[in-house]
Amino acid sequence: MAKGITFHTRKWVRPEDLNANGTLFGGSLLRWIDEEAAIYSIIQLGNKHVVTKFMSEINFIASAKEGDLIEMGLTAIDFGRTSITLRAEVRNIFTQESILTIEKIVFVNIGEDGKPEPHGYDHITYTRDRIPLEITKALV
Ligand SMILES: CCCCCCCCCCCCCCCC(=O)SCCNC(=O)CCNC(=O)[C@H](O)C(C)(C)COP(=O)(O)OP(=O)(O)OC[C@H]1O[C@@H](n2cnc3c(N)ncnc32)[C@H](O)[C@@H]1OP(=O)(O)O
Repeated sequence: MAKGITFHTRKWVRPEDLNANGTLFGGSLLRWIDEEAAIYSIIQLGNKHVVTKFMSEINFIASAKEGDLIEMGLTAIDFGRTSITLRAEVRNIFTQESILTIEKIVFVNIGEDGKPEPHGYDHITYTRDRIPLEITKALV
């Protein structure tokens, strides 16, 4: 089920992403999700210093094959004191068939000292309003 999830990134399954069976290599998929989830957490917490702390079990539901177009979706399901917990789903763009789900991915907000730091947020933002102004100014 994709309830509450926003699907952001689309990927084209290329030959270099395949395993020996000719289907999408799970390691490639996990690398894409970790990167996508880190960017999502950075936007939610307004801090580029976030680290992956925990991933729950990964359910590879169906395989994808060369040439398939897939999309990755994430949503925040919990805001802790220093952490944020996400749910991830990957699906085929055209058939909407689920390829993978991860019920919990936890990122921790890190301070300058490298230790967990409270982030102060308790709900999802759908804009870029938490990114520090000096960073957004540098982008325009
Ligand atoms: C601004 C815009 C800029 C844009 C431009 C920049 C773009 C630039 C992109 C770069 C993107 C980089 C993305 C890197 C993504 C990686 O690849 S990170 C690399 C892999 N991860 C790591 O190396 C982390 C290694 N672990 C650690 O360093 C330590 O465990 C940590 C994370 C500092 C936490 O330490 P700790 O002693 O466990 O801390 P603790 O206070 O006990 O727990 C902290 C929180 O984690 C939770 N937690 C702890 N253990 C667990 C567990 N097993 N399960 C669930 N939750 C747990 C706790 O409940 C707590 O949450 P809260 O209750 O505070 O909400």
